[in-house]
Amino acid sequence: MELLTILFTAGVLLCTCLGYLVRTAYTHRRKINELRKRGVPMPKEWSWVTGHLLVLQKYVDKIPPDAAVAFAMRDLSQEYADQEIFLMDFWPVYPALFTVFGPNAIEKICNKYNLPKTATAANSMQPVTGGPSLISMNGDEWKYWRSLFNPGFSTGAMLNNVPHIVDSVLVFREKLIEKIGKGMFSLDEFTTKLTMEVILKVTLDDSSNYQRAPHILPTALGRILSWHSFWDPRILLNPFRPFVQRYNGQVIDTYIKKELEKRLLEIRAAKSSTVSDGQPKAIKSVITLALEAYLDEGENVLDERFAKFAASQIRLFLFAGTDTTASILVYIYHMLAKHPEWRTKLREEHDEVFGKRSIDAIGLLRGTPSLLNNCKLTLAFIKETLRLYAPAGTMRAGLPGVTVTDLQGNEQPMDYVGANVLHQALHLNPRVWPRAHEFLPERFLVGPEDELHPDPAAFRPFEQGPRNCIGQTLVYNELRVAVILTCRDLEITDAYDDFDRERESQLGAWGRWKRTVFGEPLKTLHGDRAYQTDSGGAHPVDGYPCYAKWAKDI
Ligand code: HEM
Repeated sequence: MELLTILFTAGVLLCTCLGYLVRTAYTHRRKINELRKRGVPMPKEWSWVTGHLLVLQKYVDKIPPDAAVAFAMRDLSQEYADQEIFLMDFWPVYPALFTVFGPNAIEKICNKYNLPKTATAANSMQPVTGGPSLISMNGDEWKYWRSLFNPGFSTGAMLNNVPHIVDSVLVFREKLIEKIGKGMFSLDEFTTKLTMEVILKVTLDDSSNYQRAPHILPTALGRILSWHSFWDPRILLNPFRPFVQRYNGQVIDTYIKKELEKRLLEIRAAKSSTVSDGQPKAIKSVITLALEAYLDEGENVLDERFAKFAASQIRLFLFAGTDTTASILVYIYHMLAKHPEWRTKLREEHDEVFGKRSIDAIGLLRGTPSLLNNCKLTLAFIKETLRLYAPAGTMRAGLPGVTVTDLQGNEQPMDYVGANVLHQALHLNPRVWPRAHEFLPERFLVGPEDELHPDPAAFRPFEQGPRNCIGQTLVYNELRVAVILTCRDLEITDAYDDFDRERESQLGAWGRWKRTVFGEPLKTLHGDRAYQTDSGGAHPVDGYPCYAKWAKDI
């Protein structure tokens, strides 16, 4: 009798869950079907059961298996060049979203309406940041934290940090020199360590020496990230994942809290000391400036809630600031190797601004960081690399009554669906970027009379509007310093051919069998072997194996 009751209860529960699932699925698909009937642009192979999931698969099959899915979306976008907007229904894997890749529509979403961040983005960032952070917050909460951190990332504060960046880039340079004649290495590993060392210094004033020695924060963050995915169910459903991530999150939070307490004591000591010790004013880290602003609100002690929220922001800075910048720096070397005529132009520019001897640039950059602004060709080169290899986009939620205009002038309703702003497609949109597939840094140097002159709304690697990237000045400074201190006398060339040969020779029986049955997997994305993957900030595939050598002409 008891067994019957248990079975009956379990059956009722199961039916309730199934009923709920079917009802939710039906309600969602019905709404998409209504939009479909109203003529909203979307792939016609939509299904009540799988939405558009199988549509994307067709495009995913045409790119290497580990390439970022955004490239499959970019290829699909070309079918909607007349609208520059189309709807994809990935539910239940992902919310249904408009993919948007026209500058005017994006301006409306990000600048005019500044639509809120999606709950999906907040949930997927939670394990990384440990709580709400700038990237996912909305409304007044976001405004408060953004204004607290803005001074720390201001142009002035970032120029003050150039000497720190120079120190870290010099270590990076030394490490490259050590690799000359020593065989293949992963450039991505080197750039990731560089950018982490910089962000630790700039945000926490932590002289970590991370390029040469392990450090507790990146180690714990790395463990969280190795158990993290934005979509992969094999990782998301692993029962150990929450425990590993929570433990490492606590390690990071404890460390940051101690740092906050130390900075608070330093600020108090500086405030109470009326006598100047004659020392030059110390460069203030992002967290010191944020703490000062917090104390200016009349606070006197480190409130637990403030400490917890501040730790989440710092965790975001470490995450957002490292991978993206590291990946772009790799692609800058990739472009330098592919475009020797530009490498020569950049070298000439650096000779002109800093003198012929590379070593002189070190002192000049430390003493007069604003000299960076005289390197116009270098900046144009970086911008063109960011256009072709943009590592991030943005996702926004829809709101009742909001519409977005497609290229034909039709208003597409955003009551129910949000938007995925696809930079990879926007930056190659041939309507707004003449000769879109070519690497032409001169686009960023010519005036409006030239057809290459870009529409300012079309270049958005850091997004635009109120929610633009807080770290972009830091990025431009860091990348410029790295190029200036390495490109005149060092050259990096990719080693994918040797890497592939080595991997081929190590292929076991299982690997060979898979090859025979399934064929050789694709190795290039539209001809580029160094394509971007979905890991972190779109890291280059296989870590960009490469060789370093002295430049020929020194
Ligand atoms: C090449 C490097 C980088 C690129 C391409 C990049 C790109 C972006 C993009 C596209 C956004 C908007 C994201 C969205 O709306 O969801 C963003 C936001 C953000 N980025 Fe970056 N980023 C880079 C480096 C950095 C660095 C070094 C930091 C430093 C700490 C940083 C911190 C942030 C933060 C905090 C936000 C959220 C801003 C807000 O909503 O108020 N990023 N970034």
